[in-house]
Amino acid sequence: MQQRKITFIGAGNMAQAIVAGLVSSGYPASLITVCAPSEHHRAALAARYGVNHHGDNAAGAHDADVIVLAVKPQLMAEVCRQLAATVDFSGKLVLSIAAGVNVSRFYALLGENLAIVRIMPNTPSLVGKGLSGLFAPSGVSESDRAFSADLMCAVGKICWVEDESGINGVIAAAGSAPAYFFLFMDAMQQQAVSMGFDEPTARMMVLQAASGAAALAEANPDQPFSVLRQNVTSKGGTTAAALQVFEQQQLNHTIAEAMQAAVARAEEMEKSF
Ligand SMILES: NC(=O)C1=CN([C@@H]2O[C@H](COP(=O)(O)OP(=O)(O)OC[C@H]3O[C@@H](n4cnc5c(N)ncnc54)[C@H](O)[C@@H]3O)[C@@H](O)[C@H]2O)C=CC1
Ligand SMILES: O=C(O)[C@@H]1CCC=N1
Repeated sequence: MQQRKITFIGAGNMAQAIVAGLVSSGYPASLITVCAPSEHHRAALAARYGVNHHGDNAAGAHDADVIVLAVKPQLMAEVCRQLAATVDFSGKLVLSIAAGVNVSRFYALLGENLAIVRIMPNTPSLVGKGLSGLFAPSGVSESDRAFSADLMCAVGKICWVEDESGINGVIAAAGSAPAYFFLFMDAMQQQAVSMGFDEPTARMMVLQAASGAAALAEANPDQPFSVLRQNVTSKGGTTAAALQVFEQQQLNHTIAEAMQAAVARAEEMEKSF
């Protein structure tokens, strides 16, 4: 992978996940800078991963080759305006990981000739198990595309989307998705505790079932999830009884509605931020 100076603007959950994955995959920490107003946030990251840190975004971004915009969407316009006032973006690659902020918005904020790639990662990047969707507008060079892909491959798997709207699909299917699984796992743990297990045992059972199911699916790439599900489901047995409840409660419909709500919110954010 090309080695470029990378500056993260924002030092929160997602910046940390990417920095952690990068450093543990061997990317030189000395080439990474994190910027955030909170001394506590950025110093914690610097101490943990050996990266540089700065309280002033523009100063931190000044000599960067790559600027990763990792602040909340509602702060993005203000942060970009401040950067644009002093930083020359020509020759720099900008990567935005924000939900709901379009490339056209970045052109308006940072200049029409901007080299920008939108990336939608997720928090499992922290442990090298991320999934990132990437979108590059037509003017972005092969070298910048390759760098963006390599960067996110360092923390998980990637997929490119042809149209920018595809990023919102990635949000629904992967960016927000760890939270869906945690919701499910939390509910299962609570029920296992209600059935008499102590919390650590309940957590271990749920976690092992979840990671075991994911590992089984990974080990059998040709088997649809529905077949793997059938393999657990004895006719007239316990799994069938449980699945019948999910079906009666129209779980599939609920999941579809939830994912559509994530897309709708991203579209709404595109109009607001
Ligand atoms: N958390 C997630 O699972 C995912 C988040 N994202 C996107 O990543 C972005 C960041 O989200 P999180 O890391 O979850 O948020 P967060 O709240 O954990 O982190 C935001 C960071 O921005 C910093 N910050 C605040 N004002 C700033 C300023 N003026 N200049 C520089 N830094 C400033 C904060 O100190 C904090 O370190 C968002 O745009 C979100 O849409 C994308 C995919 C997944
Ligand atoms: O909840 C959010 O808006 C961000 C984007 C995907 C995951 N977290």
